[in-house]
Amino acid sequence: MAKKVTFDRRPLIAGNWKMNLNHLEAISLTQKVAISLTEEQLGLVEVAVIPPFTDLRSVQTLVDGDKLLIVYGAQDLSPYDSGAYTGDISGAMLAKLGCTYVVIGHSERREYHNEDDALVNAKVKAAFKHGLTPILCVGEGLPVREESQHVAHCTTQLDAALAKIPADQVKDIVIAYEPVWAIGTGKVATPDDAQEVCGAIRARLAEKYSPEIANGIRVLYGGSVKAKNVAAIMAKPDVDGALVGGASIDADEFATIARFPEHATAAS
Ligand SMILES: O=C(CO)COP(=O)(O)O
Repeated sequence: MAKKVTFDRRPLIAGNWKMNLNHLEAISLTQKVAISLTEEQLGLVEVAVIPPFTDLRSVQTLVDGDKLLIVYGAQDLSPYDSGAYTGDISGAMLAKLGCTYVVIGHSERREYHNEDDALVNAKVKAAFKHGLTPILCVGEGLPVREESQHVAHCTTQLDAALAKIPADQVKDIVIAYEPVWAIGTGKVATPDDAQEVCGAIRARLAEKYSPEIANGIRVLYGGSVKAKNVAAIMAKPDVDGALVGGASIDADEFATIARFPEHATAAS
């Protein structure tokens, strides 16, 4: 029998599909992932899919109709509540669609849409206002890492994103450390690299808020996470899950990632 695995915080494995899969493909993938995982596995590890906006209604109908034990979220939101913002989607709309999570400050939004720290902060506020849990992304590019400034870079992004966010909101946030050089490149950070920054993020949260609050917040790693490397990264004390890109649009691979506690017990 498998050994019982326990965690300080319930791990979160979230699949960021990015700009992939139409609503029919979304139904098929979500169904496949959900039926590949047992109730026990989904009790231990929280599993989320983060599809494009156009898929959310279909995913909601499926998850509600079949009472699936997985949750879902969006990849971005507007800092505004409603109005003349062509092309934008509000937190209220996402909440109405049953979203649990919303990714904020992903490096692809920072890079391709010029999102700065002030906008990221406004989006974090909008998410909390509408009852959504932000998955706040921070991470350094290669030049910053080469100058060994990665910890300072990430904690500075964290400080800016959390400006004027009170403790009773921040306690529910999820932070994702995603080194830009590891995203979609196959160059995964080592488990020690992930631990260094995830640990520094938790320490910074403890300083800004309190050790109790910091200990309750989940800090994920993202960047070329696959079934073959997830268990080693998850074995680190300050890594509480993974934000998975490319591997999340392959149902078998993603479900195998979500079963990482069993890889660990199998290896021990
Ligand atoms: O950006 C990511 C998740 O948000 C990571 O993407 P990859 O897993 O494809 O490297």
